[in-house]
Amino acid sequence: MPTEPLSQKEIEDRLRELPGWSQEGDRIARTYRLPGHVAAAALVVHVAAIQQELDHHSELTLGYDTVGLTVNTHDAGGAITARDFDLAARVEAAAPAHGAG
Ligand SMILES: C[C@H](O)[C@H](O)[C@H]1CNC2=NC(N)=NC(=O)C2=N1
Repeated sequence: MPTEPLSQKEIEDRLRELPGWSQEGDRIARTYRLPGHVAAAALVVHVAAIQQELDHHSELTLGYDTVGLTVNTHDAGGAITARDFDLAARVEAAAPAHGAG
């Protein structure tokens, strides 16, 4: 998977395909609200498995009933790359089964 930094236009174009995700500085970010704390923790474990599979890791934050992710690509000097969006898309696909909103 390429790790070339995406242009600001490419980032904005890709974010339009990922409702709920936004750019926060040099990262993309999303917060999911879950039906409760254990459901939120279960999503964290699922995201961790996806991250291991992709070998691409976000900063994951577990709240009372929320899961926050922020991510960029270390191998690209902390730039936003296609790998970040691949991870975001995989998490978007996984989150609804956990009751995430
Ligand atoms: C050695 C290992 O494959 C690399 O360090 C992987 C691990 N997870 C990663 N995660 C993120 N966010 N960016 C990376 O560049 C990255 N690289």
